[in-house]
Amino acid sequence: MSKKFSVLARLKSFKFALKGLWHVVQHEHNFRVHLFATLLVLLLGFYLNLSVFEWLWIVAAIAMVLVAELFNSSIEKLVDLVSPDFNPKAAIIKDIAAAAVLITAITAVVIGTIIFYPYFFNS
Ligand SMILES: Nc1ncnc2c1ncn2[C@@H]1O[C@H](COP(=O)(O)OP(=O)(O)OP(=O)(O)O)[C@@H](O)[C@H]1O
Repeated sequence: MSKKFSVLARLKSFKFALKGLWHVVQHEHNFRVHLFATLLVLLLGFYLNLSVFEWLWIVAAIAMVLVAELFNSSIEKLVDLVSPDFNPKAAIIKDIAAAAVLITAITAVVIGTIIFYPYFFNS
């Protein structure tokens, strides 16, 4: 039987999610780099007064990279738990997760270039 809905339990889930986020902020250097890049992009966006449409793309790109980084960190932790010793399968699992982050980061750079380029190089 399914459990009864509880607002308190939902709030607890939210607290756990924030705890996970804070852990990654504290311990994952790559995540901090992405957060710093996010801050710069947001500041530039406000400075250039982007349109709503442009903001939608920027926000989606930022979320895509941060979410990929969170999944990557989570997969790394899981691999370290189940395979603390060297294992070629562990290596490829981590490499694939890292590749996912790379793809999202490249896509975000492309989106950012398409949006910001005209503000700097079109007359
Ligand atoms: N248990 C393991 N067995 C085999 N290879 C591993 C293992 N753990 C990590 N590696 C290899 O080392 C790479 C980096 O692993 P690590 O867990 O340090 O990732 P990382 O956290 O991305 O590094 P960073 O600390 O810079 O974020 C992996 O992509 C993988 O190729």
